[in-house]
Amino acid sequence: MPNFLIYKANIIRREEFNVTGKKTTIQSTWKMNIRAWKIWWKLCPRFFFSAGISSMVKALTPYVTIFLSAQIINELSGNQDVAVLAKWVILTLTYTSLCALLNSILKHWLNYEKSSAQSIDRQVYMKKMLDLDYEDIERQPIFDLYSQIIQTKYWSGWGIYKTLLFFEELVTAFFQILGGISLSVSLFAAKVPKGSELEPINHPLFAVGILMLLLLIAVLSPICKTMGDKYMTNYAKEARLGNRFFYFFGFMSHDKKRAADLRMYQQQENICHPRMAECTMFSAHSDIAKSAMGPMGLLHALSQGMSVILTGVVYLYVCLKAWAGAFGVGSVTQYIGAITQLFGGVSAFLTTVGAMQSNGEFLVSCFHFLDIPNRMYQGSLTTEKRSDRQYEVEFRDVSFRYPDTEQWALRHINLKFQIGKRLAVVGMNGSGKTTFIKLLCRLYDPTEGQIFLNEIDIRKYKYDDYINIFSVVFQDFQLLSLPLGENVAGAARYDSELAKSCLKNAGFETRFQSMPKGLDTYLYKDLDENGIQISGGEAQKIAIARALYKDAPFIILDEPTAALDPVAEAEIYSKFNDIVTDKTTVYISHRLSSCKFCDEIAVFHEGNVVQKGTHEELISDKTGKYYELWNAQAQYYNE
Ligand SMILES: Nc1ncnc2c1ncn2[C@@H]1O[C@H](COP(=O)(O)OP(=O)(O)OP(=O)(O)O)[C@@H](O)[C@H]1O
Repeated sequence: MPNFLIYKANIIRREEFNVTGKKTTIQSTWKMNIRAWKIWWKLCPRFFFSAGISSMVKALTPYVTIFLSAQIINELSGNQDVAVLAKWVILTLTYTSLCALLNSILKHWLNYEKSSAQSIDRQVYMKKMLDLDYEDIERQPIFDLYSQIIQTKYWSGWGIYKTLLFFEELVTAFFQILGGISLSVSLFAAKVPKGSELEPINHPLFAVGILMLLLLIAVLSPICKTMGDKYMTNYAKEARLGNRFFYFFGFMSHDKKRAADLRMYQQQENICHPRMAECTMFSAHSDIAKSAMGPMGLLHALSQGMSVILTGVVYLYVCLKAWAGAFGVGSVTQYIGAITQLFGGVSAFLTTVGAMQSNGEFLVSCFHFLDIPNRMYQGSLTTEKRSDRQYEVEFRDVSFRYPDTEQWALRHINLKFQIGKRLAVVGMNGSGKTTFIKLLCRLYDPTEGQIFLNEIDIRKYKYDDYINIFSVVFQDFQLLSLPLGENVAGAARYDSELAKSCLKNAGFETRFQSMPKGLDTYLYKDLDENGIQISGGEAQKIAIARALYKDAPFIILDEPTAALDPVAEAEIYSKFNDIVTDKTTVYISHRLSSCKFCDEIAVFHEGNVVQKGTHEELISDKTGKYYELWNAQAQYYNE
């Protein structure tokens, strides 16, 4: 099987979790639209006023023009009274200019509200992402669902935002129908004079027949359009794969981090081009292109054709009545205009209802995502604010499995942190060290067992309160493309002196002195062309400074010196006591010699804590894991 197909198969298997494609009933579609409108009403109520007013004015404007034009023609073909004619002409001109002005003001207002709503739309998802439990962010089905929502939004505009456009379209159609009815009712009441050879068309059944015919055409046209659009909607699922594919391979060359690999391994030529060539999803031979040339194009053409037929029937009926003497020539303009608008409104209404039905599938995904519950228990206790930093944390028989996995990452961990002491966590790759830290910081809850803070289960504390007692430097920490000071403080306003002293303690002083703008220097160039590029080690020092600035009772450093040069590393160790002061410290490192100064060392192996003690105690056990690791490293350094 070609590689590309394997990739496709993987994605499709993941679609088991995909809710797109689930059939929605008319009732459930309306319920979802109403729910979406309620959300929008809370977020941007002004949109509804602007859409309501501008749609009404936009829909009714043509009718008044139709009515006024009819009066002018009637006068021209009738009495030809100059004063009356002048009155209608002036009224028409004044009305047309005022309407043009009003419509343009209202359109401007509506566009403004629409663009505000568009940015709010993004914020709704952003807020949900931030509110999700951490473990859910890492879950592939949830990531798939989210990326599908975003891609569909950009691919075809479907989703929650679309419901606002439906509201606008429905209001427009409603007033269009209302205006049409009021101007065309008299058409059906107007009688052909007795004795005319066309007198049979006065029969009420004839009017009913014409009405039915017009209604049928007005209904068929949107049905054809909706059926045609369905091809596009169905293709959205496949397009999701195509979009991911194009985004990944198409934008690889835009990624600065990949620039070196791309060149060294000629990835653009060897990987991107062949992959892109394999993907025919958006080419002229794609399914969507074929259906555009075939059934989709045919259905859209039929829909257009129906509109033409509708206009033809209207002309025929109105002209027949006028020819037989039922009304004057001015009324011909009025009736043709009004009826065409009226049934245009009916078609527009049904087209919108059809589009709402198609959008229903995507709303299911949107609400499915927005309704993901927070399963992590949120306690209500506040953590004591203790100046003596007497926070005692204990793991009691804690075991943990990552969501959707069978393998235990941690098993039966019993560990008590001694207040103000330094605990080193060592072990081979994959032994569970980072997982242990993630549980400590409550990014995950234990699958079994409990973690206690001052003898109370950590789940009973308010989440934000609890995580505030930790300063962490994760292995994969991220800095922001913002000024250095803001990065250290994690806030836009901060104590400059404290930020400088933290940078100094983290070994960043020499580099800091070479920065003319000091704390105001932007990191990286994403937001400021004068931003500085920093090395991996420099970034690590800034991340340590950030942890120090937070000044939490616990400081956790996951491989804190991995990217530091020997001088910087020695500098950090020499003043480690000054850096961590009386904080309880957890220190993860692969470099065992750097753990010697810790009060206790916990050795992790295959998810278990297999040894605990000081360096001297552990090294004296020649059968232990620590001795084995120490020797392996010492041997390596001695060679
Ligand atoms: N998000 C995750 N989902 C599923 N399994 C995971 C996840 N993160 C880690 N694991 C698995 O859990 C185990 C422990 O990983 P962990 O990252 O805690 O190890 P570690 O000791 O910190 O390793 P290293 O020294 O390489 O950083 C590993 O088998 C890893 O594959």
